[in-house]
Amino acid sequence: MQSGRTTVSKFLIEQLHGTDDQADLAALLVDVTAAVKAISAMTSKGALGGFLGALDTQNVQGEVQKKLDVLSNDAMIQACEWGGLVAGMASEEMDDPYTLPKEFERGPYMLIFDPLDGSSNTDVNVSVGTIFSVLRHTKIGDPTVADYLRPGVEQVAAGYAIYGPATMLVLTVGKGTHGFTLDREIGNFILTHPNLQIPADTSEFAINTSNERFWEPPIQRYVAECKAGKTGPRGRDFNTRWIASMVADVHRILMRGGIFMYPKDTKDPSKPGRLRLMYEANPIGMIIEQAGGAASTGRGRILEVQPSSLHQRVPVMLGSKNEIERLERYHAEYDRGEDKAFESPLFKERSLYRDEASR
Ligand SMILES: O=P(O)(O)OC[C@H]1O[C@](O)(COP(=O)(O)O)[C@@H](O)[C@@H]1O
Ligand SMILES: [Mg+2]
Ligand SMILES: [Mg+2]
Repeated sequence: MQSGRTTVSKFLIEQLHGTDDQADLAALLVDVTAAVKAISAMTSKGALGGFLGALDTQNVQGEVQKKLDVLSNDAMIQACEWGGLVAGMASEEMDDPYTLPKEFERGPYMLIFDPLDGSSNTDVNVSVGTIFSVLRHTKIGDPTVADYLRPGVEQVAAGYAIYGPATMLVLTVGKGTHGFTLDREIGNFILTHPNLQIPADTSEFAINTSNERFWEPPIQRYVAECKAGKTGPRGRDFNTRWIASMVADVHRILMRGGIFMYPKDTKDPSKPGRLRLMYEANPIGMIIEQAGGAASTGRGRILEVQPSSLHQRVPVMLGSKNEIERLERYHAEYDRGEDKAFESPLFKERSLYRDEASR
């Protein structure tokens, strides 16, 4: 290895030195990197690997599983089940938590993951990722579903991998957010982006605007004001991006600021949002907060939501702090009946909420 380069394992040992988690947590995260390298190898082969396309199966949320969803799930389990570091694992792709085979030693952590985030993008060769969250398991015996239902503030580590032009790993053990790049020639992650910081202000937002008519008024107000640009109440132009891989949208925000929103909507009233709390919103929320950003449901901090089920969904707004605070203020004003935005000429005269066809 070239001198002066910090590998992820060396970095973790240094960060965790003197803590209760010293050796075990670093070892578990190194196991996660082994899975990430395997998933990176599969995704980068594209059509040549024979891994693209859908299966006949659905996951617990009724979503059609891609071959790569299942293979990535298997890669995470195989890399992390035998090392004596986890007590159990839970994933987007498994209805119930995974119980380790009898012969494997149980460890002090529970690992929860979205093995392939944005998997609809695999067939079109757009960046996807893996998201993971680590909680402590303090009880005797294999964890039950109830044991997994811990709020995000209790995470001891969280992170994601992004499979883009370069494969990167971004993680936190509660001491800042740090980025590593996979050096394929040596097969190791090297620290390339220490102490990532999200600027507090931004003029870039990410949201799936096809859902606009289903949003709550505070989100409609925020987006309409951004779209009005220089001529609206914000007095400056905004830019939009939507990759449809949360990991890729979040990665951009960590690199240059911005906000990401997947609010609750009325499209399917049975779902309080699109994204899942335990393996999407919580780990990404911790990463964002550790980089100086904010992560909110619009009505409170994501990391303080008490989970009620493993695959629970939650509204998500995260990124540059001042914009997230503004969104929380718009929600509070709306909930108190004080939101006068809809009486403003911006909405009455310009009808920013109406689609083109109805004008
Ligand atoms: O289909 P939409 O509305 O663009 O949703 C995209 C969102 O869904 C997700 O793909 C959900 O992740 P999965 O692929 O793990 O189900 C997010 O990554 C992304 O932000
Ligand atoms: Mg996902
Ligand atoms: Mg997924």
